Amino acid sequence: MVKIGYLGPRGTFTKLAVDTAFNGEDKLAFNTIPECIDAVNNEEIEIGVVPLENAIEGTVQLTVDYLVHQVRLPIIAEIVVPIEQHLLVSPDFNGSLSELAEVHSHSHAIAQCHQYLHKHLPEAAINFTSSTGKAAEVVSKTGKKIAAIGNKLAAAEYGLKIYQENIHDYPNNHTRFAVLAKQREDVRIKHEQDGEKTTLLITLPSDYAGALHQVLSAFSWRKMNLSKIESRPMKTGLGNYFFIVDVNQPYDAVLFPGVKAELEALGCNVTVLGTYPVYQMKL
Ligand SMILES: O=C(O)C(=O)Cc1ccccc1
Repeated sequence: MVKIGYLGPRGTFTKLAVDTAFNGEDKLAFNTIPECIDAVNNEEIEIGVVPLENAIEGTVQLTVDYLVHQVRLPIIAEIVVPIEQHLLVSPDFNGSLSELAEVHSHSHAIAQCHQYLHKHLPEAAINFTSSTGKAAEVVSKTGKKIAAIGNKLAAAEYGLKIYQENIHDYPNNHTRFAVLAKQREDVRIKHEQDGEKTTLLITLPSDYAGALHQVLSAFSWRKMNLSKIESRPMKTGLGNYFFIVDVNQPYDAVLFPGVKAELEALGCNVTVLGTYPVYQMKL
């Protein structure tokens, strides 16, 4: 049976994404995103699912940086999941909000609820955990006057009470999850796909006037639509960046080699991080 790893433990959003996209397979929780990616690379598991980008907080830098700088694994599919953040407390907590001394959660979940925390829990200490599921586990184990931010699955898995529903600051909150695998055939998602994308990694030769404009024009005159462009530090010094570009179409044997050749003539380096179907999930 195909083994699927995810950012765990129980009750994470990544587990929700895995449960909606896959059925029946052997599902294994990992404590961190790098551990999950390493397990695919070491072939302990066939598939790894990790968070990539959130509609409110943006890119999950740990995932992108680990994939770019440490372990290059292809993105085989993208799963988009609606995200609802709830304030979870131990079942015997009946106090008021002001009695909650600590709020635990993943940095992305905290960021999605900044305004709520600022307004309603200004005195609470923020504790960052490796995932929202981990935060729910902490609350269930200590049972003190502390809260976690997480989903309904976490509330059910750890026997917590939902003190306040939907505390994320903006509606229409979604997260994109990357499905990583060495063998495309191992990934079988039984849903209708909603389009296809190709993610490219582009490094510029040096900083000169109009460099990025020249890069973008290679896509523009071919009428290739980009859905995202983001710069990230090369980690070699201030001012050195690479670009991650999402193109709204699958890799093909004409347009993409054309872009690559044109950009290489400018001195750029172009790598395909993945070409993959997108699945929009409803929970
Ligand atoms: O911590 C989790 O539950 C995750 O899966 C990462 C995450 C955190 C916040 C929103 C979406 C995904």
